Amino acid sequence: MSTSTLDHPSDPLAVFERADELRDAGHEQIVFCRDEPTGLRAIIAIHDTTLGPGLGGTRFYPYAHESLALTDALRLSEGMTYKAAAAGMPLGGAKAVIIGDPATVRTEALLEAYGRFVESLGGRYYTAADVGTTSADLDVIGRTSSHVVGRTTTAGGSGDSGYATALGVFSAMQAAAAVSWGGNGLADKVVGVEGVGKVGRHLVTLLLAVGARVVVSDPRPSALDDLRESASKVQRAESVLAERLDVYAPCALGASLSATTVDQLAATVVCGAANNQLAEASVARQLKERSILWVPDYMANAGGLIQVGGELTNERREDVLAQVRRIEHTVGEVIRAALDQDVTTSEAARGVVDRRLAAGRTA
Ligand SMILES: NC(=O)c1ccc[n+]([C@@H]2O[C@H](COP(=O)([O-])OP(=O)(O)OC[C@H]3O[C@@H](n4cnc5c(N)ncnc54)[C@H](O)[C@@H]3O)[C@@H](O)[C@H]2O)c1
Repeated sequence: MSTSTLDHPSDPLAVFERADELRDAGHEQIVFCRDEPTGLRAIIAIHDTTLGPGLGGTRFYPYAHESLALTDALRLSEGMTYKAAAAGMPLGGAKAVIIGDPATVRTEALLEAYGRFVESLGGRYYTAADVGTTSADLDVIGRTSSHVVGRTTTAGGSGDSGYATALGVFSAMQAAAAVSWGGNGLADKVVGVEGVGKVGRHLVTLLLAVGARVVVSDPRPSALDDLRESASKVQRAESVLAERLDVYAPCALGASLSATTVDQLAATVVCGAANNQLAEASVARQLKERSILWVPDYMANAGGLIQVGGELTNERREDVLAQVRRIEHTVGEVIRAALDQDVTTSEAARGVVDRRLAAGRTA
């Protein structure tokens, strides 16, 4: 008899073997969603709703197996709790993943079925866009759920959050630059932007406007075309990580900061949009030991959350962008706390988050 579906790791989910991990992650609720007619398989992870309803995007991704999808949902939803708390938003942390390649399995029926699961949570979870989903997908999900933000502006949403996220990263980078180089900030500094997609391309424009020298890398053949008039003003590299930089801005996928890459990194500041930039938590200490100032990802990239969260309270666009710019102040405080207390920026940021969550629990 074959035991391939019983023995970990060949068991694709092995959820009982992961019971300790699930308990340690401290999630409030994990929902496994399956809809046979449409082939939907999704996981919604609600991490913490102390400060408000859980809000986080839906990632649509061809995970090699379901266990990886669960790991992603757990990590990303926990990160959303920290992001909302650090940004001072009245929101909790949650995230969802749909398993499959959106290019081949995305149908309107599947998205509508997913929306019914979101709706069944009664507002404990609000969804938004993430890797593999767009505002147009959210319009479809919005047919079966009212707990959707980030729909197209035509459908009444605030649309793509790439610019707000880039403005937040830029504001965070200015705070780090002020500490590192004083008055002139980012002028004449070499900034390596890894990934010029929906966020990176706006970040490039903001950087060029303050006189930074920008190097970009992106394996996508049309990436430079997307930069439009900025394209002629940037230098292209195979990998910005291998360049001599003042600032490294990871704006592609997570986990680009590992023991190996940090060992070789030639930069004074790291500040970018990618979620979960540290391959392991210990890398935060390694960055500090190498005197590289790392802006915690969930602080730098909160602009998108501020935009879509603002839909729930009907914020005006200018007020949303003003709040995004305040990331500069929050990040500056965390950097100064880290320096004063001789701790990593990761530890200093966690201090802010833990204090806000503790205050929420006693309120
Ligand atoms: N869009 C938002 O509002 C938002 C908010 C918070 C966090 N983020 C995070 O920021 C990152 C970028 O988001 P996005 O919306 O711009 O995504 P995107 O998919 O539009 O762009 C990512 C870009 O990175 C490129 N890329 C992939 N692998 C690369 C590599 N190894 N080196 C260089 N480039 C590479 C891709 O070709 C693509 O152009 C993601 O990690 C996302 O989770 C985005």
